[in-house]
Amino acid sequence: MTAPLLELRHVGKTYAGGGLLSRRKVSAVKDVSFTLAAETPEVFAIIGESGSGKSSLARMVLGMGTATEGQVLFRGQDLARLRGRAARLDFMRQVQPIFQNPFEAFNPLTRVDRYLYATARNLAGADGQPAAEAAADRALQQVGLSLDELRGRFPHELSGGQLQRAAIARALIPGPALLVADEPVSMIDASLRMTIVNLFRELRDRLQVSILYITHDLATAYTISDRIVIMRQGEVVEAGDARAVLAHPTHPYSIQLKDSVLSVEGAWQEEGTRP
Ligand SMILES: Nc1ncnc2c1ncn2[C@@H]1O[C@H](COP(=O)(O)OP(=O)(O)OP(=O)(O)O)[C@@H](O)[C@H]1O
Repeated sequence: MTAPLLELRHVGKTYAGGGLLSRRKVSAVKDVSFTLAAETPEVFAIIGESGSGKSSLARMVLGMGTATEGQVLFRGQDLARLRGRAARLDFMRQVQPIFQNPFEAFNPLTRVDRYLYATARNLAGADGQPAAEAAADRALQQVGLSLDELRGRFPHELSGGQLQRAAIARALIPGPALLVADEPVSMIDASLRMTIVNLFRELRDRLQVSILYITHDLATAYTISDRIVIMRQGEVVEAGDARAVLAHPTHPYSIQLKDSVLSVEGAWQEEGTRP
């Protein structure tokens, strides 16, 4: 039997809060379990307000923080037991991050195309500049850009939307199976948010890549996601098929969120911008 792409088993994360001498502990994530199948790529949203533990969860899935309880398994491999450079590189090829602020993800003094070439060489085996450029251009085409548009340009010479697309292209270069996108559109102009999140659905279908979409914004998550979990104070309070959860929310928090989605959808319909 094929191991799931990603499996969280009763995952918890507790931080020692309040400095070295303090005994105060912050329980950021509590007993979270879910599974993403290997065969069926999906957009899976983790929704919660600030402080609900979303970023702590994202960091554990990316192998950037270890679970203090439970296990995070990628293709059956416990990330806490990932050892050796080859295994880490293989994991990085398969699981790629997309961060909130593209202007922080790129050094302002480095041309954007250079990042793409470096990823092509380091993670996709591109041998020489022509191969790196070809890999960069292929990935940029997947997000509606091209190398010709980007060549030689610095981050500040691109719009936030273009730069976030470039960040997504960079993440696609190694041919990942999972993208972990932590609030990828919260710093993007509101008018461009939908086009960027819709891209996740297109990439799921075109490239068979799964997306863990982490957001506080129920409206975009509801629109693009196959399944959602709603977190509050580190715990999953609701989980399941996005439409089913929103049609029949049971937790007071999800009911409240649903009301906010309905008001956003109403606004979309009035503007005629509903995707
Ligand atoms: N390194 C850390 N040390 C101590 N406490 C932390 C640390 N990182 C996060 N926390 C705490 O854990 C809780 C969850 O934080 P986390 O960043 O995971 O939530 P979040 O839902 O992503 O919020 P936001 O959207 O504001 O980033 C918060 O109470 C936060 O203060």
